[in-house]
Amino acid sequence: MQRAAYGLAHAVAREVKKRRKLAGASVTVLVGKGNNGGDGLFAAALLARRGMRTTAVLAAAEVHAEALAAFVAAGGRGVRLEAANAEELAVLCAGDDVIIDALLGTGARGGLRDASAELVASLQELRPRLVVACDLPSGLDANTGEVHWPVLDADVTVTFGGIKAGLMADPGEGCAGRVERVPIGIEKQLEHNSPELRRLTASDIGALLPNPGRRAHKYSRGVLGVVAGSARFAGAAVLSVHAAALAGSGMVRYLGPQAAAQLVLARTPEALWETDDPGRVQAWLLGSGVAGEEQLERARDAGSSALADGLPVIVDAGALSLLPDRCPPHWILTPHAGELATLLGSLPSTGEVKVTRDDVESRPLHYVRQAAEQTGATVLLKGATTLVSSPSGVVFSQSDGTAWMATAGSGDVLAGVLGALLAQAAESINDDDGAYARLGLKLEDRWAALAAVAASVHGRAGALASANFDGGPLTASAIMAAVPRVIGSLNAEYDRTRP
Ligand SMILES: NC(=O)C1=CN([C@@H]2O[C@H](COP(=O)(O)OP(=O)(O)OC[C@H]3O[C@@H](n4cnc5c(N)ncnc54)[C@H](O)[C@@H]3O)[C@@H](O)[C@H]2O)[C@@H](O)CC1
Ligand SMILES: [K+]
Repeated sequence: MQRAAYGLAHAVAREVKKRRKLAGASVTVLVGKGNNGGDGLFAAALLARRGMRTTAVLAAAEVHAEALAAFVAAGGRGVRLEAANAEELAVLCAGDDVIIDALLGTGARGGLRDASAELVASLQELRPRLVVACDLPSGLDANTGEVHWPVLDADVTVTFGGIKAGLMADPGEGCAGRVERVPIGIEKQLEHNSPELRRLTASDIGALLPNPGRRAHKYSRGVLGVVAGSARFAGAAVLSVHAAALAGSGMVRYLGPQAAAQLVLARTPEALWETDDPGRVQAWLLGSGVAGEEQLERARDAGSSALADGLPVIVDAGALSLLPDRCPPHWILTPHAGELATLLGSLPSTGEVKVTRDDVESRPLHYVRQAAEQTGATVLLKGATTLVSSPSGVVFSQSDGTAWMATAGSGDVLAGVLGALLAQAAESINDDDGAYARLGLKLEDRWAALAAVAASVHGRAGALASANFDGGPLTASAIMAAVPRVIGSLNAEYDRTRP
C-alpha cells in the first residue's frame, strides 16, 4: 500500500506542478471504505507533508483506520459525506487544484451509491480542473471495462501492479484519461498469469510487421485481392486499394464495376483491374462499400474460393452478411458496433436475444468475444479503442489514434492496411521460429495479433497526420498518407532496440 500511495502522490504532485506551485495548492481526496480509500489517504498524507492543503471527503462510516491516522497526523482535514451535503461538497471540491478519486477500487461490486453517487454526478457536471483516479476510476469494472454510472472522468489514472483489462476496453478506458502504471512488487507474479487481454507495444508491432526478404518479388510477397466499392460507394474501393498499396502489398488486384475501377486506377495506377479470373492472391479483402447484387456476387464467389483454398480473408461492411456457417480463425471480420449488433442478431446461436448497438458499446469486450466464439472467425471491433478477439477468447486492445479519425472512409483505410499486412504475412505467420512464436502467440491467436498490428498502424497514422496539423482534423486520405512513415518508423525503432 505504501508503494502504491507513494506512486500516486508522486504523480499528483507532478501533474499539479505542471500548472502551479505545489505549496498552497489544494487537493481533495474522495475516500471509500476499502483499501482504495486507504491508498488515497496515505497519498494525501504525503501531499500534506509537501505543503498542499488537503481535505478528505469520507464517504463511508468506517475508512482505513491506519491511513486516516496518517492523514490526520500530516495535518489533513476530514469532512464526512452525507446526503445533505453532497452537492455543497461537490461545489467546494470543484474549486480545488486537484481531486483524487479513491472511492472504489478493484474490490467494488457494482457502482457508486447514495451520497457518493450524488457527489460524483454533481462533480462531473462541474468539470473539475484536474482529476486523478486511484487505481481506476470508481464505478469501472476492473475486469471488463463496463461502467456503472455515474463515473468521474479522470485526466490521469495511476494504476498499481498491472494495467487492468477494464482500463484497456471501452467505455472504461474512455473514463480513465492517461493511464500510468506504478510497480508495486507483484509484477513477476502477473507475468505468469497469461493475460487474456493484451496490448501490443511499439516494439511488439515492430517485430510482427512483415518485411520483404532480399529475394522477394511482387508475386511472392503479398498479393491482395479486393472486392470493395460499388457504383454507389466507389470511394470505399479507392481508399481501401490505395491504403493496401501504401501499406506494402506486392500487388493489389481489384474486382468491381468499371466505373469504380476507373476511379481506383486513377488514384492507384499500380493496381490491376481483374474482370474475370483474378489469378493468384495470398489474401482477400471483401466488403468495404460493397452493395448491389452484382458486386455482392463477386464477394460471395471470392469468399467461397478462399474458403476452399484456405486463404485468409478480411470481411468488412457489406460482406458481413455473407459469412459461411463456420469461419476459420484466418477470416477476420471488421465490424463497427452497429454492424456487430446486426451480425450477432443474424447468428442462429444468439437465439431470440436482441443485441443493439448500445449493448455493444456498453460491453464491447463481452460482445467481441461472443462474436469470435460463435462465428469461429477473428473479430476486430472498431472503436476509439479497437478490440480484436481470437476465437479462443484471447483479446488484443489497441488505442493509438485520435477522435478525429471518426471520419468517413477511415474504416476503408483500416481494411486496406490490414489487407496488405495479411497478404504479406499469410505464408509466414505460422512459422515456429518467427516473431509470432517468439511473442508466445499460439497459432489460432496470431491472426488477431496481426489485426491488432493493423489497428495500431492505422491509429498511429491518424495520430501522426493530426499532429502534422497541430492536432487538427483529418480526412481518411490524410490518415492513409501517413501509413508508410508509421511503418517505417516502427521498423526502424525495432531495428534499433531489438535484442
Ligand atoms: N491487491 C493488491 O495487491 C493491492 C491493492 N491495493 C488497493 O486496494 C484496492 C482494492 O481494495 P479492496 O479490496 O479493499 O477494494 P475497494 O477499495 O474497492 O473497496 C471495497 C470495499 O467497499 C465495499 N464495496 C464494494 N462495492 C461497493 C459499492 N458499490 N459501494 C460501496 N461500497 C462497496 C466492500 O464491502 C469492500 O469493503 C485496489 O483498488 C488498490 O487501490 C493497493 O494498495 C496495492 C496492493
Ligand atoms: K478509485
